[in-house]
Amino acid sequence: MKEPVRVAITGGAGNISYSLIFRIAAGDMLGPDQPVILQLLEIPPAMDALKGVIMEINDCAFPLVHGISGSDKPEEAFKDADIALLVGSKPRGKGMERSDLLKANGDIFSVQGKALNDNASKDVKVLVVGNPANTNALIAAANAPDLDNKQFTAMMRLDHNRALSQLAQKTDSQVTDIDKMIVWGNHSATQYPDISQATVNGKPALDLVDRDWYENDFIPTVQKRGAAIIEARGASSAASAASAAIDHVRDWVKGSDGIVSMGIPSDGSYGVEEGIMFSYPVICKNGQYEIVQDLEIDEFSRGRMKTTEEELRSEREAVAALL
Ligand SMILES: NC(=O)C1=CN([C@@H]2O[C@H](COP(=O)(O)OP(=O)(O)OC[C@H]3O[C@@H](n4cnc5c(N)ncnc54)[C@H](O)[C@@H]3O)[C@@H](O)[C@H]2O)C=CC1
Ligand SMILES: O=C([O-])CC(=O)C(=O)O
Repeated sequence: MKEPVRVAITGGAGNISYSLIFRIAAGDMLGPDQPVILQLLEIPPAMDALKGVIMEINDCAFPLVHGISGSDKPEEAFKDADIALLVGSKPRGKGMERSDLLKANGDIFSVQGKALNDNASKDVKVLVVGNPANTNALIAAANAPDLDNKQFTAMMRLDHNRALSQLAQKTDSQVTDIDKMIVWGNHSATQYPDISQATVNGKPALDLVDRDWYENDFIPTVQKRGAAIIEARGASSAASAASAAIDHVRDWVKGSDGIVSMGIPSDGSYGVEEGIMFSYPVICKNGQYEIVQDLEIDEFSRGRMKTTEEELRSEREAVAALL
């Protein structure tokens, strides 16, 4: 039997966690032979609800769960964590942009960045889900000086999966027929879901759809999908967000099948400002991700990438006091 992996999850009593924790416990994230110890963090008013979630996890008798704890102290929840999923934070409501949450949520990530720095495993892999995810990840990384900022990532996988699903439906294919989907930039309405590199069953995606659909239907649908879910459900996406978090961490730890999109600290690749948490096409191997280099970027793509980069730069300015 392998040694258990310690997985810390914040916002353990929230909506996303109610899907996420059970799937991790079932082995969907780290595999059916990998035991886990779940370390759940909540705020004091939600500790009763968290107790209920822990009771339910126990009641599932998951063979892979070798331990489970709940705490309202980040230093306890992050103790020796190998993986930290930072979900806990306020979601947006109807009519809001995710960046409207910066004030409400920014502080959470400076506190948790420090707590990860001081308590987590030195190799911890961190995924920030709480919105605005990219800039919250930047805040967390900046407050963890002893960790490599490459250990901090922001969730773009939901956008990536949304883009795969839209293109598969349009081309009457399966998501597994699609290669080289990319979502660049910010997890916001400026993100750039890019099919200019993508193929469907080996054929260039752009040859299979018309340009008008690409620019005026596909791109805005993916960009605004979160808001459309809030409009339809009255609450932000939860099960699909949990599923994307599992995909992101699974690929990071176990390797990806081709290109996936991850929000990571920019190293200046593709002319993007260094340091901001920008979504790039990456390939994961041996527990690391590498940016896919040397893709040809046309003028349309360059413009879209600039717009989303500028938004991330201005978000960074807005939280300068927390960095
Ligand atoms: N990056 C992405 O693709 C997506 C991000 N999200 C974001 O994920 C976040 C969580 O969403 P939901 O689970 O639906 O919200 P929710 O409101 O159902 O749950 C959030 C939980 O976090 C807890 N919490 C708040 N502050 C905390 C802190 N300092 N430490 C620990 N826990 C804390 C709350 O008590 C609550 O139980 C939101 O910010 C939402 O916008 C949602 C969908 C997709
Ligand atoms: O839109 C929201 O606020 C929740 C979210 O991030 C998403 O569904 O992509």
